[in-house]
Amino acid sequence: MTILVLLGSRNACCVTATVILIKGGEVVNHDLQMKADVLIKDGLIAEVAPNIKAPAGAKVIDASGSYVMPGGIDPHTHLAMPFMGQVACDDFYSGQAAALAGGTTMHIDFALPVNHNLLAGFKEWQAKAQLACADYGFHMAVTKWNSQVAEDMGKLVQQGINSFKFFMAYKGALMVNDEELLQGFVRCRQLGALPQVHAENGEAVALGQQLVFEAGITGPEGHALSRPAVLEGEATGRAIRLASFVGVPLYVVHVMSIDAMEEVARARKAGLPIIGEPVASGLALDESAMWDANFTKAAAAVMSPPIRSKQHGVALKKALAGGLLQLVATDHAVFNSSQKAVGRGDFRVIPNGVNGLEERMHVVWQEMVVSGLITPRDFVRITSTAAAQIFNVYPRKGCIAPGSDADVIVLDPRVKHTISAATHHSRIDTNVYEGKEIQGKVTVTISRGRLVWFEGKLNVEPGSGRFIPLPTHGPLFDGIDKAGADTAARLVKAFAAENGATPVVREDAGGSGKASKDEL
Ligand SMILES: NC(=O)NCCC(=O)O
Ligand SMILES: [Zn+2]
Ligand SMILES: [Zn+2]
Repeated sequence: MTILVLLGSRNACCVTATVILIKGGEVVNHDLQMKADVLIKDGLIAEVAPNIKAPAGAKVIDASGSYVMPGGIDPHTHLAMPFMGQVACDDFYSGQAAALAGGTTMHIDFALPVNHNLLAGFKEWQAKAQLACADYGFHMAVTKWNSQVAEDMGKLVQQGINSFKFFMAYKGALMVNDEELLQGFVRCRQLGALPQVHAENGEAVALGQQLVFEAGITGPEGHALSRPAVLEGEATGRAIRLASFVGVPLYVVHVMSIDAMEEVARARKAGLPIIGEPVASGLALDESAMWDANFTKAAAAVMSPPIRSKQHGVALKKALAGGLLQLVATDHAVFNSSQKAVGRGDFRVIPNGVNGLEERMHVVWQEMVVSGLITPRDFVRITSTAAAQIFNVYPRKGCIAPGSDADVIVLDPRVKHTISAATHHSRIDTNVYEGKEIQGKVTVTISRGRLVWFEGKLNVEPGSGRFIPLPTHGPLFDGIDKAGADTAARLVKAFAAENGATPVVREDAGGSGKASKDEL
């Protein structure tokens, strides 16, 4: 069937108000599931109730036997990213079209500074996003520390960026040292912005790469060998401890190993506001592809931190099911085979990154729900609601309720399909999930009231996507003093609490500027 109605967006060529009624499905939110109809008007959810009568002219979608859920939110993507001498081959149009075909209606992309200049990076990403056909937000990376960076972070939060990423790896490129990390954490705390870390010990990774390469291992398997899980665990633990010292929440991106997951879990058990984000590839795949004799296949699986052995994926899934990890992303950063081929003969220069934007919802459904580890409600939480909450855009996103944006998917658990590069919508010419069978399929995607994926067809327009500003001081900052980052005052309080004393602020330090323990 041809879709005749392509609808309503401020930027799109045609601005047509529309009404969609989804009938007879099982509506699933993270906290409640019920049989109900969903009425969509003017880009918003208007009503959720049993037996809604179709308004005149409404498009009615039969969802009987299917789940009706909030569209997925992928909190970690890299569209059109210049990286390791290449530019990721999915731009904001192709990447987002692929996302919509797989049931993801919003993503948060990592803007990179240009020559360490954050505002220039923001501008560049705004230009890239002119092609957008879905909703998106931005994180901003911080790759150096100075007063200009601090000032620009302040400007960016005014423009809807509420998270800043620090790379602890990629020495000589994006990596920051501990001093820069600490300064960045302090600034994030002042701003109520969430710091994020790519946690691998970059110095040790550089040494590992050199040693492995010098030992004559030059193929993609060298990638797996040179940056073992212990380096991820070390950096994760270090970042968590530094964040706790500064008193700021922390979001650890792409948790790929038991080592890193256990650091996150330990911190959370101690009550620290730490978020651990595994990615679909880390849950569903293992490192064996990197050992494949076919270079193209092996290089396609190269990402950092590396996809680990099976036991890591099993543990990550259990941690996710048990609430020790909070949400699933993709780290979608795609380089086609000719781009990956620059690393033939030297694994150190294979552009890092794998696909997932289109596959994440299906992979997580298969690995977590079909396998019996979690319920459909948990699925909604880890693929949508948690991201909306963490990045402070809930319940506008991540929820099917009156007033929320009409980002809705219909997932039919009866439909079986197989993932393949031959049928996916991304521009990449390989697929790390090639041949993976999935029981359940997103048959309908509605993005802000527009029917963009229906009966196996995409109906999208470049330029119709919208930037979603993300406000600071999200729920992770609850209980954290908004006034600023007075680390010294906190240290005095913490010392006093640990030593069973009451903190007293001494007016006159006798000119010495020292505190005496008795006065605490
Ligand atoms: N993860 C990866 O291999 N590529 C994208 C950049 C990053 O997130 O580290
Ligand atoms: Zn990373
Ligand atoms: Zn990434």
